[in-house]
Amino acid sequence: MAITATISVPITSPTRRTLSSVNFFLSSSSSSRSISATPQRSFKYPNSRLVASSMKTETPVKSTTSTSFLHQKETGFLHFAKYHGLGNDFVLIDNRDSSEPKISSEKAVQICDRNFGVGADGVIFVLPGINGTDYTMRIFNSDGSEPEMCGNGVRCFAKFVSQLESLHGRHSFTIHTGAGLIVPEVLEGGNVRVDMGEPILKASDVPTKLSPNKDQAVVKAEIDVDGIIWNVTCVSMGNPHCLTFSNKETQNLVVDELKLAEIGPKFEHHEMFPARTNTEFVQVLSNSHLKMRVWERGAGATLACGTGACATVVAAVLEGRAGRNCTVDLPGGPLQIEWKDEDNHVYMTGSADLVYYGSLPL
Ligand SMILES: N[C@@H](CCC[C@H](N)C(=O)O)C(=O)O
Repeated sequence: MAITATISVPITSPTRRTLSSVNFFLSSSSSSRSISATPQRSFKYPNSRLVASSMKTETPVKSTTSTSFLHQKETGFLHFAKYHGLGNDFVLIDNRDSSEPKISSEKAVQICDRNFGVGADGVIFVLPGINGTDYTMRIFNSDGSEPEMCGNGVRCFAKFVSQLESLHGRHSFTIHTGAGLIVPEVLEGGNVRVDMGEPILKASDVPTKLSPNKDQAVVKAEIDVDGIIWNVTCVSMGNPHCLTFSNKETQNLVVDELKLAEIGPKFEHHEMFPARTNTEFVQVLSNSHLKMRVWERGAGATLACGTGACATVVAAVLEGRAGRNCTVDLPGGPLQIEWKDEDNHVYMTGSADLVYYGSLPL
């Protein structure tokens, strides 16, 4: 199905401007061009993941800068912002006026199509908060399935909300997700630090059918994937992750050598993962430096995965391969991940950037 889009591209400045119906422009220059570019829900909200915010918040500064594009209400169009977190890209929709997503999962699949749509790894909705939170986040993967959480997506969500609410300086808010309460903090300079809550290790909650150890966790367990025995650790950050550092043939994976598109889907749909799984292939560079490639449930090979990077550090600690504070290099760039001993929470810090604003006919 054809989708016509109107987009507005900020290059060096996030200044918003109103668009005409067919033109988009580069906000850092006077150039102007026209373009024409031609989803199941089954999660619960485990209370165990409701976390208390421990973050200090400075009073955010409200800007008087025009946000006219973001506040466009022209009917018949879906106004959106395209963001990415290290190349993991999303269409963000201001859905604060309704508790149901403005578009269906089927429409999200069309929008995510990289040839016939906008092109994205997922569509994210900023909904009114529930259970006392400031906002609710929901997301459709590019295949239309609805995951519980998205780490890169929540950083993009935080930056988008900052723009919608014209907030500047250091600030923080609370977000209700399918993985419980998530607390991002936008830092001076624009990076976002997120309290991702506690990892879930109990096998039946990940969920995985692999045999757990005496602590109910799956750590360095063996799994046969298409005739190769892999050693895996399973972690949920609200969504399921299977982490591997080695297989019977290779004790330390060299992740650039992997045929991700061949092996990724075999993990994703393996019978040991009843809710499918995200899979992270990890190479240890040092005690505080890991390199990871990901095959995402519902989205395939992506350039980065925030929940995956968090799960990677948890698995590395559980397997005794790295310390609790690591840089995780992803194809799209690095994330700083800390699994804190004090509160058992995982903290993720990284970038999130606006690419452009756009409008689609509904
Ligand atoms: N890219 C995301 C994870 C998105 C959800 C995932 N595909 C799933 O189905 O669990 C991240 O940055 O965490």
